[in-house]
Amino acid sequence: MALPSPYIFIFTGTSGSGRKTAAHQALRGSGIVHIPSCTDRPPRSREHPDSDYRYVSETQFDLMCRSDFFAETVRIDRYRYGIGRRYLNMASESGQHVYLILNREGSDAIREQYGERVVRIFLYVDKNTVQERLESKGTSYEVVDSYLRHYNDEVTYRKHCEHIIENVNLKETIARIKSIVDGYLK
Ligand SMILES: Nc1ncnc2c1ncn2[C@@H]1O[C@H](COP(=O)(O)OP(=O)(O)OP(=O)(O)O)[C@@H](O)[C@H]1O
Ligand SMILES: Nc1nc2c(ncn2[C@@H]2O[C@H](COP(=O)(O)O)[C@@H](O)[C@H]2O)c(=O)[nH]1
Repeated sequence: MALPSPYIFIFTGTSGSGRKTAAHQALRGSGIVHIPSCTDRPPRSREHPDSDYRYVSETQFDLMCRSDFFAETVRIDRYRYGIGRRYLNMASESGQHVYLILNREGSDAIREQYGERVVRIFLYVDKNTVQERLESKGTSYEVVDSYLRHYNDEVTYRKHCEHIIENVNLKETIARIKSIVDGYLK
């Protein structure tokens, strides 16, 4: 596959399907850079500031909205999330491929703004698997409940995405992601 370039790869899909794990492992060392989202939710245990998210206060998030900092924002339950327009534009100008991890509204918004340079890779697993995986790693009831409530809405987005992967076996998922991405970069 040839141009358009540079690409914006978006990992979307059902929450808890393994998007972060699979995307980071597949693209480590690839030269494709992760742009973390900003959020006004507090960090959860085992999250890494500046790697998973840029954590900001509610007031900071308000100010950033008012100064048109974001290319897109979304509110999910109690918290807001957004991607800084500046990072996307800097990457575009320097020819840098990037990847983002977004829900369906964010994926649509970025696709609308950046067109065919945006490649959406949809990861999912069935609802029971989401619950089992999260409970086995001690995720709070509040988070598991939120992911399961949003599941049906999120899973229907797959028909809009360029690629769909059921993340049953992590090694196979990583290999699929690498192969998809390589197809765009060669
Ligand atoms: N194929 C797999 N098999 C078993 N466990 C997996 C697999 N892929 C990811 N996991 C585990 O599932 C859990 C959720 O993964 P991860 O946090 O990457 O999901 P996510 O979709 O990014 O979630 P979020 O919606 O919280 O951003 C993690 O504990 C991860 O190690
Ligand atoms: N539209 C956007 N969605 C985002 C962004 N950053 C993360 N997300 C999605 O939010 C939910 C909840 O995430 P959690 O880490 O609090 O469980 C999940 O689907 C993320 O992919 C963003 O900047 N824009």
